[in-house]
Order: sequence, then C-alpha cells, then structure tokens
Amino acid sequence: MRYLSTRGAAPALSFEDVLLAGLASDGGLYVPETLPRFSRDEITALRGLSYPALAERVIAPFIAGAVPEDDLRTILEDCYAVFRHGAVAPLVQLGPNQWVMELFHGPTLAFKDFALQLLGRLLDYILERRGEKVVIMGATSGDTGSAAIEGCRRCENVDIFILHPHGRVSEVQRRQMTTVPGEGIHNLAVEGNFDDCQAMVKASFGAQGFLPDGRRLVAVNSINWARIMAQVVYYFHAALALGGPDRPVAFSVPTGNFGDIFAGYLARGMGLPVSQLVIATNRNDVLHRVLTSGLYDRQPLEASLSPSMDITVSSNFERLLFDLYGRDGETVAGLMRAFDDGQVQLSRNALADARALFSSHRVDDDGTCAEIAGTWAASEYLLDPHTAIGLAAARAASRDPAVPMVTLATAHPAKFPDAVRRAGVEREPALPAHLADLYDREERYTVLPNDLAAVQTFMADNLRA
Ligand SMILES: Cc1ncc(COP(=O)(O)O)c(C=O)c1O
Ligand SMILES: N[C@@H](CCOP(=O)(O)O)C(=O)O
Repeated sequence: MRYLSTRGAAPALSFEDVLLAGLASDGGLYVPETLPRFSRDEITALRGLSYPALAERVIAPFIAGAVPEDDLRTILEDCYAVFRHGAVAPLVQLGPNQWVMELFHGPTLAFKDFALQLLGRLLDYILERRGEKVVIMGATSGDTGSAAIEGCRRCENVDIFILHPHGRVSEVQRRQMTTVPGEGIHNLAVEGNFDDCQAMVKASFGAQGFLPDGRRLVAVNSINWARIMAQVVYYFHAALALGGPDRPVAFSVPTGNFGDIFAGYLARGMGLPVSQLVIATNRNDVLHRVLTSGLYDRQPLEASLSPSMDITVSSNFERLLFDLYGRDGETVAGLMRAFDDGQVQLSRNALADARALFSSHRVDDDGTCAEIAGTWAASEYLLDPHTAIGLAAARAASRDPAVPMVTLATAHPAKFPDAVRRAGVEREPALPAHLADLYDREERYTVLPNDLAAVQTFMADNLRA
C-alpha cells in the first residue's frame, strides 16, 4: 500500500513513512493510493469479533505489513484494554432507530482516544525499531491535546508540544492536558484561536529547520493518516451491531476538522453499507455552507458552547476535494491556494457529488442547549454539547425511518459541565474515578503570544537532549 499527497507534488510513501511524516512535503495530506474493499461476505464474517480483533481486520490492509501480525494484535489489544467499557464503543438507543455510539470511554473521555492510543503505541514501536527520536507538535481545540499526551507520554523517543487557544478550551479539557507530569510534555497556551494554532503546526511541518540536530516533527492531528485509519473501525463496529451488512446504517457526526466523518466516508468506500452521512456543525459552519452554496470560504472563528468544534479551516476537507476532483493533485493544490487567499467556488460536478455523499446541518448554542435539555427530559440521558449537535442534526435530517441513525457521541458530558448547566440540566455530570482529583492536580503550561517564531523558539529551547 502506497500513500499519495493530495497536492500531487510530494513523493508517494509507505505506511511507516506516512505515520512519521504527518503533512506531505508539498503541504498536502496523505491518502491511500487505493482503498481496500471488503465484499459483503467478508463484512459478514466480521460479525461477533471483539473490538481489537475487528480493528486488526479493518486496518491491516492500510498498515500493509509495516508491523508484523502478532505485534499488531498485541498493540491493538493493549490499546482497547484501557477503555472503561467492555464493548469499547457501546451503542445506546434513544428512540426508534435513533442511536448514539459512545466514543468517550477511553482515558481522556473523547473519541480521540481510539486513534491516539494506537498512534502512540505505533510510534513507540517504530521509533524503537529505527532508533530515532522525534518531536510531536499538535494543535488542539481541547480534546486532541490530552488524548495525544495520554497516548504518547510513555514513548521514550518523543518530546510533545501541544498548542491550545488560551482561554478557549473548557477547564476540564485544559486540566486534562496541563496536569500530566513529564519532562518532555509541554502545553503552550497560545493567545489566539484554534485556527491560529493549527496554522502554526502546518507552517512548522513545512519548514522544520528551527529544530536542532535534524530532528523531525510528527503529527498527532488528523492530518496524520493513522488517525483517520483508526477511526474507520468504529463505523464497522456500529454497522455490524445494527444488522450490517444486511441492513444499511446512517451516521450523524459532529464535525470540525472533517476527520471523523471522513473516516465514515472511507468505511462506505470500503464496502460498508452506509446510507447517509450527516455533517453536524456548530456556528462555525464552513462545511454546512460549502454543501449549501458550493462556496468554500474563510470566515472569522466564533467561540461557541462546543469549543472542540470551533474550527473554520477544516483540514480533512482537502482529502475529500482530492476525490471530488478526480484525484488530481495539481487542481487540489490550486484550490487550496485560492482557499488560503479567501475562497473557492466548487465546480457544479464537485458540488453535486459532495451533496450525494453528505447532508449537513448547523446547530447554534440555543439549539445545542435545547437538545441537551430535551434529551435529558425524555430519556435522562446526558449529552455533551458536541454530541448534542450531532443528535439535533440527526433529528433534523430527512431520512428513511427504517434505517438506524447512529450519532457519534464524541465526548463525555463531564468535560463540559458549563454547557450542561447552561442547558438547565440540574444533574452535574461526574468525572470518572480516574479523574476525580483532576481539580487538585498541579497544572503546568506556558502562555505564548500568537506568533510562530515565539512558539518555535520555545520548542527549540525546551527539547530534551
Ligand atoms: C468532542 C469533539 N467532537 C467533534 C469533533 C470534530 O471532529 P473532527 O474534527 O474530526 O470533525 C471534535 C474535534 O475535532 C471533538 O473534540
Ligand atoms: N477538535 C480537535 C481539533 C483538532 O482536530 P484533529 O482531529 O485534527 O486533531 C481537538 O479537540 O483538539
């Protein structure tokens, strides 16, 4: 299996090199040259497998022998053993054919653990084999940061630098990142927003000369292909649990960087009968606007009750554009240049194809609170604000009522107690036991100006030997 850059001008790489590369040297994102395809019988044969065994079957074609079978099995078993629910990703029914898949039973209480537990272990394994040290640089609007730190903190061969927008993540999210002890772990609170942090990460991948000793950056954001690959698995898990492949399943996905829903798009491309993919956005609705009008444009970022989705430059949309434009890297590079300058108008064909693949819905803060309150009143089920957006979009979507609709529950409500309170729900969401003393732990982070040179200087000065 080889991986191609969406901008067509970087060399094709193997899985191992893609894992370590993050962003392609031409600024593009890596995607597999061909998508593995499972027949209906092959999907049927996946029924009843444990989560790690299912993960092994789904991702083995992408890893393509970079990790020997037995080692991959051990890695996957270790990854999902740390989840606090026997089903790993349990499904909860909230109404007729209305389900949520709880993706928040990992160590940091968000869906990011599914991929970052794996990414950390794969990195550890491969860096040890190569005898190499790397520098992890990531941007977070709240959840990727703690999941990356938790997934990678035991890796001997990495220093970790996570940029978050100062004052724009929830207190629980911040404490989850900043209370993890470790000499090689650095949290940088940037006086800007998530887009600024993400732009600094991408710029740094493009010019890594600021790092001493020829060290290289590795990405933990969903620009790293391994993140997306791991997220494909839970679409299979849900569909198989609800009667697939004999029955189609629909998904509603709270969306920001377009990584999670892109994994669903890939699952469909791999043969899973996915009848519908609903893009659920908050007020930062670039993806809803592009599907509505075809105009992919940059708008100012606004803070919302769902801070993890406060993103206006949606990285993985580029991976979809690559497919929508016939996998023509030069065209995608041109589109991304135009987007960087302000806006892109999708062609009539690309827009029609995008609309055939996805529907979309925008939910503002009032709609988020109404969904949290309504679901609590109807079912005594507590939603976090991101999942609430997904569920509100699932209810609003025009759909076949005979097809199960699964909303991805991307975070635990205890990460966002303020939003739950604002929704008028009196039940205080409790943190699980392993985080019960989170507010007593000592925090460590550095506030930096919204300035690339300041961030890069801090990184270079604080690398371990
Ligand atoms: C809780 C939560 N829900 C939804 C999302 C959106 O996921 P994606 O960026 O993959 O679209 C994020 C972060 O990205 C998140 O942290
Ligand atoms: N919502 C994310 C933002 C980063 O997205 P990623 O999936 O590309 O890592 C977060 O919580 O940090």
